[in-house]
Amino acid sequence: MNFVEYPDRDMLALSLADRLASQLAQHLRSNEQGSLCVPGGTSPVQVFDTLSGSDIDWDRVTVFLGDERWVDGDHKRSNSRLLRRHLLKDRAAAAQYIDLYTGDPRPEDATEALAEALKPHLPITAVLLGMGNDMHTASLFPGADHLAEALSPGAPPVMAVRAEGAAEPRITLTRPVLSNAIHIHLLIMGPEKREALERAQKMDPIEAPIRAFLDEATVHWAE
Ligand SMILES: O=C(O)[C@H](O)[C@@H](O)[C@H](O)[C@H](O)COP(=O)(O)O
Repeated sequence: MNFVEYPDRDMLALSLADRLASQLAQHLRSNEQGSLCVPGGTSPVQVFDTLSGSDIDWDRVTVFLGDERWVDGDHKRSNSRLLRRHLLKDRAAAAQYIDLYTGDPRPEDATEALAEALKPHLPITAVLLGMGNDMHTASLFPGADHLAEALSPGAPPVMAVRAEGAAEPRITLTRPVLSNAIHIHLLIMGPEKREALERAQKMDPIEAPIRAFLDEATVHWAE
């Protein structure tokens, strides 16, 4: 694990957005298409605002979330809503977006079609992960139903999730598809998350799902 500590959150956002943009741009130099997978939640807003103005060939980039809450796109808990407001604007408005929320009644109804839609965009060029204080990432929550399957090497790329720590049913990308990304970044802020990360390093992914990605990840932290 590579741990980068920033003097403040502004520096973190600028530098991480720059890093993601450079990795995408470099990939697009030798590939027709690239993909960017991002988290929802609250932490990445500033990174998104900065990244959306990056001067890269966004029309050759496909963006999707690592997980989504099963709510309408205009619901205040929708991660897609967050993305439309903060990332898929300015220059990044030219990116192709795969919405994980399909409008099906249950996330289970959408997993196969989403796996097909994502397939041409794998491996992911760059994935940005978030983490909760309970050490979940994407919607891989400790204690979630089917967590062992979602963490296994043979997991389908997309799974439905129900968990106590999640307010609503979710859909999530699973360990193999996330951990196969060419570049893996984790964004965390504040002392509580730093402590949770330190705990996670000594735990098993079934109790601390973020652990599954730490060996390959660059962690970006600011107070
Ligand atoms: O939809 C979600 O909730 C996420 O994608 C989730 O994995 C998130 O990244 C963490 O819960 C951190 O969330 P915060 O940034 O809000 O702390």
